[in-house]
Amino acid sequence: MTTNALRLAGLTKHFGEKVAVDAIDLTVPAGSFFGLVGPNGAGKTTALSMAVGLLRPDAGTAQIFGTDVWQQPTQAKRLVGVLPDALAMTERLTGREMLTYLGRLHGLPADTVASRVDELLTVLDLDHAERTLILGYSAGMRKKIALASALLGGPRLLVLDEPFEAVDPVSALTIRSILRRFVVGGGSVVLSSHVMPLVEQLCDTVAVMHEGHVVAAGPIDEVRGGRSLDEVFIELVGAGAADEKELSWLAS
Ligand SMILES: Nc1ncnc2c1ncn2[C@@H]1O[C@H](COP(=O)(O)OP(=O)(O)OP(=O)(O)O)[C@@H](O)[C@H]1O
Repeated sequence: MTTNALRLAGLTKHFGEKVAVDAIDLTVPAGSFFGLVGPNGAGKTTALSMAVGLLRPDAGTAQIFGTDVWQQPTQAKRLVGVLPDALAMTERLTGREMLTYLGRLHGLPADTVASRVDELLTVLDLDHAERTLILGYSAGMRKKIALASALLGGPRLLVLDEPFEAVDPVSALTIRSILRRFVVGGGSVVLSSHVMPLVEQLCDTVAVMHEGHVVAAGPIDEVRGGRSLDEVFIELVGAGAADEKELSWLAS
């Protein structure tokens, strides 16, 4: 019986000359709330997409609860709910119709699907948009319906690429509490985010990616070493504030 929700070993992806993800190893123990952070272009989305079977790696392996994502995709995908970066959605269905369709694809009984969909739409405050096609959803509503899709099948692991992006503060609070409850109930979460205070609030374990590498990983208190995650992040990725001389034309 494995105790790792997710295990990446030597995972690599090139896009032409660019090495987007360079042989990364990452272990997410079962029951973790795991945060993946890194600057724009660090390789987070590419790594998470390979980890859940959305993007084929050039090398390396990804296992979900010990099941190889690329050797046994059907079994592995049953265990995971995914919120991808860019999700192609059935634009001409309402949220309820899309979730119902996905629920049936999961093989769930019709009455289970109906009650889960009802609950998800209410909890995520999408029930007021019953007649709106996904085509007419705002960015935040799209994020929430995508999250509902990830939760619908009752996964053991949630992999969420920037779940709070474009989401209003009230919905963000709801999502935080859903995710916390999920972890308390024995689930595991991996999320990527640029919002450091949120990662500090939610996550017990973090990894920092930079230029396709994992430059730090472990329990959040160890990675922070008594400082804020923001400070450690800036030190690790070497980001600098704009020089006073730069953009001198702006507001001059
Ligand atoms: N389909 C693609 N074709 C070519 N290059 C790509 C493709 N997808 C990603 N890349 C490149 O791979 C690198 C990693 O991108 P990725 O989207 O994984 O970064 P990220 O850490 O998720 O960034 P962000 O925080 O901005 O979302 C970047 O240099 C990006 O330009």
